[in-house]
Amino acid sequence: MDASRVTALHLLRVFAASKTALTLSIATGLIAGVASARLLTFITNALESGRHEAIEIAVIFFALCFVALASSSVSLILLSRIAQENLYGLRLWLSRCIVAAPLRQAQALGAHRLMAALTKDVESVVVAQEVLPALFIEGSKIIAVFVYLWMLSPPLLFVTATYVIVGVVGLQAPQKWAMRWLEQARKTENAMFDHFRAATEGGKELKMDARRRRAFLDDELRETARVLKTQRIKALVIFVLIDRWAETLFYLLLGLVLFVIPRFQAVSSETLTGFTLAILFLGGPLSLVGGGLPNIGKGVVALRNIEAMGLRLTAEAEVVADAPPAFRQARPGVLELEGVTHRYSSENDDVGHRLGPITLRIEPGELIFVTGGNGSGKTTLALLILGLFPPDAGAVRLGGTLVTHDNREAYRQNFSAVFADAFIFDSLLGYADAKAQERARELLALLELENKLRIEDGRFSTVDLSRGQRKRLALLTAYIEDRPFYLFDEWAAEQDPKFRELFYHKLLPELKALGKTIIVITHDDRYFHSADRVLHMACGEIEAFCRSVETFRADHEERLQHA
Ligand SMILES: Nc1ncnc2c1ncn2[C@@H]1O[C@H](COP(=O)(O)OP(=O)(O)OP(=O)(O)O)[C@@H](O)[C@H]1O
Repeated sequence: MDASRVTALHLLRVFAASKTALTLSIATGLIAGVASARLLTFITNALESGRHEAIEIAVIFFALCFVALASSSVSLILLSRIAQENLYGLRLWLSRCIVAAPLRQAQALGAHRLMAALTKDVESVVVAQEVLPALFIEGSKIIAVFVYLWMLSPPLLFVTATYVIVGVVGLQAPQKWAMRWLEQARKTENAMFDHFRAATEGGKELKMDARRRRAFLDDELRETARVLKTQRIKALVIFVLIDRWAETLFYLLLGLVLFVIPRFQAVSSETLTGFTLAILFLGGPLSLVGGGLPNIGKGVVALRNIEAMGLRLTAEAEVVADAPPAFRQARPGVLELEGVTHRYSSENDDVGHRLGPITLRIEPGELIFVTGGNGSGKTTLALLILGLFPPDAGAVRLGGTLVTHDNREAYRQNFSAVFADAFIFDSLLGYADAKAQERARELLALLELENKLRIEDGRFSTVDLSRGQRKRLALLTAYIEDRPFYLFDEWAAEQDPKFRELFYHKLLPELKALGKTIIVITHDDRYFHSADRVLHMACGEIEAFCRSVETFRADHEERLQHA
């Protein structure tokens, strides 16, 4: 579905859910507007009639003040609540879009853009929504004043209304111009977030080399910050000019009513006083509306960006329903890849990298090692096997069932994976039941992590660990999932010899004994003898076996004898 429709539907749902609050807020907002305008007529009448000393006039005046205050407060509070409800939904919706989006799309968008949308854009929408309720009240004041003007003199109102409409329409073009600069600035902000990411993640490298740091700060970051500054200044200058011009138009209107119109049409002095006071009264609401425009502008740009991002993310969003029973396998089935291909294409890379076509059959309970040079496509193959990348062509089958767009999420639930760049959550997330915690504690001991951290209420006491220890913790979480398939991407690369030995000679055989199918991406040729099969990848394809596992076993025997 179109993302803007998704967002619009979401907003409608929010408003529908808070229908009563919204109706009440509109009603109280209108009461506030009318009460304020009534105060104005009251002041005018009291001054004109000279009855301002009468006690009942004072009582009515203060009563009106109270009504205006109470009703505008109720209206503002209700609208603020609806706005916050709306934002709550927007944040959740965007986060869900990001998590549900195909990995390839999320990667193509880049972490910096996603972070910019989640923080910067959502924040801009917050500010705009905070301004909106006030604009609503001021808007109702303006309408009420126009009604009052109509009661005073319809021809004068006609002139005033025409003047205001022409003024507002005339300001549309510069407003669009300002919005274009805001949109440009928003795009530059993505680049700024990328620099912030480099500054935080590349902190060590930048500290180590003054020349690189200077180039980064002076050429890259400063230039982007300068462009951003210029674009925002341009937008804000246009908004200031619009605001000032609107105020000038407003004084010109006063001049028109006071000095020009009476020359052409007879107007009583009471009507002129009433009009003058009403137009002066309009100054407050109009300047508030004008002052709120930049924030509303930024909010609109942010919302458009969120919608566009949602559109890209949800275009191929996967079905994230629970796994259908056919795919909830206790034991692994045969896994088949048939002519599977994948091509990376990125904004900066016209050529892209092509993997496959790959045809591969993995039997239940097999222990397969995948090896090959850097960039040969091992991780890409793993992502295709795990269902994180859909194949561009060819088919993946599990137990004879074809993996499709609709069941890919369910298919993935058969795999436990530890990635080369494993992310460590600070809790057992979803596996915090007593049995899982007990198993986790046993594994902490086996992986020699029990002195480093504890598990309390499903949370790890710390995740500030060395890289090797973090990988062990990732292994622990994968074990707890207890799925029929296991995939390890260069798990042992950061382990000391003792843990490599433990991994290849104890953990993997134990998993195999449990009937699991295991795929291990590895460069550890010392341990190739323990696999059932070794696949060698080169240039995105599985090469014909250069050596059989038997030859690796013979090598191993020989090494043992020499030792
Ligand atoms: N996100 C990406 N966007 C574009 N191209 C990519 C991306 N990730 C990888 N590639 C390209 O795909 C090729 C295969 O990458 P892959 O990560 O699968 O290799 P690998 O065999 O796992 O390498 P290594 O042993 O270094 O981990 C690389 O040459 C790289 O150019």
